Amino acid sequence: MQLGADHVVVRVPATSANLGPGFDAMGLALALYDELEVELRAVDEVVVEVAGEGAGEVPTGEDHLVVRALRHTLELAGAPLTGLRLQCANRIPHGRGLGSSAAAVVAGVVAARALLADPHVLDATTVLRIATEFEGHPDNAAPAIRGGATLAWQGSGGVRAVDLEVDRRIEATVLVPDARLATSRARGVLPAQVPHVDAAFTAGRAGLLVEALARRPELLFDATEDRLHQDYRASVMAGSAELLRALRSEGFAATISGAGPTVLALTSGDGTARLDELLSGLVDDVAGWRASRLDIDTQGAVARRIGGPGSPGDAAVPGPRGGSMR
Ligand SMILES: Nc1ncnc2c1ncn2[C@@H]1O[C@H](COP(=O)(O)OP(=O)(O)O)[C@@H](O)[C@H]1O
Ligand SMILES: N[C@@H](CCOP(=O)(O)O)C(=O)O
Repeated sequence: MQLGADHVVVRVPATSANLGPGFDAMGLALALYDELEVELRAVDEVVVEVAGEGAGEVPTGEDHLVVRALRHTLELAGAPLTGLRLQCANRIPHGRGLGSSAAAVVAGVVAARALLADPHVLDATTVLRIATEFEGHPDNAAPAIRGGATLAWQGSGGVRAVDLEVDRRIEATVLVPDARLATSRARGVLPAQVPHVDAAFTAGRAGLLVEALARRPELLFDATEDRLHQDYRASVMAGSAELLRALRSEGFAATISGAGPTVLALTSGDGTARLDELLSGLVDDVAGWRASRLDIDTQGAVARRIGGPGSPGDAAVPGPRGGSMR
C-alpha cells in the first residue's frame, strides 16, 4: 500500500473503562483530548516533541507508544517505512485510569491509517484489533475509536465492539488525584478466580447498565455496582476507595475509572447539582484531587490531512462509515 499523505493531525478522546460492572468490556469516551501531528521525513530519523501530560517522562524516539503503534500499523499495511516528526499536545493525564495509553495507541493507528493512500483498507474493526494487541483489553480502545459508550468483546471472530445508547441527561464528572497508579499494577492485585455469586451479581448489573445508560439514569446507582475488581483494588488506591465509598453512601453512581485511581460519577438532573454542592463543601478534604465535569465525546478519534504546497488543502480523513471512525 502506497502512502497518500505526508502530514496528518489526529485527535483522540480520554476514556473511562469498566463503568463498574463492565470490566474489560464497557467504556465511555470523554471530551478531554490528546492532539498529535505527524509529518513524514525523507531522512530516516524519529523526532518526538511532547507538550503537556508526559512531557519529560515518555520516551522521545522509536520507543514512544504512538510511534510504535504507528510503525506497526504502517508495516501491517505494507507501507514504506520513513522517518517522522511527531508533535504531541497531551491533555489526558497518565496513569490515572482515563485511558492515556489506549489514546496513544489509537492515535498511532489512526495517524497511520490517515497516511495511507486508501485509509479504508483499515476498517474500525481492524483499528480496534491492532489497538487491542497493544493494550491487552479493548474497553478503552473501543470508545477512543468510536466515541460514546461502547461494549467490546473478544470472540472466535476476533475483537469486536458495538455502540451503546447514552441518555442525553447523563453527565460525567471525574475526580482525578495527583497520585498515579499503573494499570499493570492494578491488574496485578486481581484474583485469578471470583466466587460464582459475585460473577452472577456483576453480570446482572452489567445488563442493567445498558438499560440505565440508554434511558433510565435513575437506575445508574444499582447498575454501576461491581464485585469483580473495585474491592480487590482498594488496597492499592486507598484514597479512591474511600472517596468512592463516600460518594456511593450519598447515593451517587460512582465507580473507579478504568484501573484507577480516578473516580467517575455519573449523574443526571438534580443529582448533578447535588454532586456539585457536595464537592464544593469537600474542598479542604480533597486536597490533591481535581474535579472536572466532562462532556461525553461522541466522535471518537478523528484525523485530518494537512495540505502541503500544491495540494488542495486540509481534508478530514473519513472513517470507515464516512464520518468518524464509528
Ligand atoms: N500520550 C502518550 N504518549 C506516550 N506514552 C504514553 C502516552 N500516554 C500513556 N503513555 C504510556 O502509558 C503509561 C500509562 O498507561 P497506564 O498505566 O495504562 O495508565 P492509563 O490509565 O493512563 O492508561 C504512561 O506511563 C506511558 O508510559
Ligand atoms: N479494564 C481495564 C481498564 C484499564 O483502564 P485504564 O484507563 O486504567 O488504562 C482495567 O480495569 O484494568
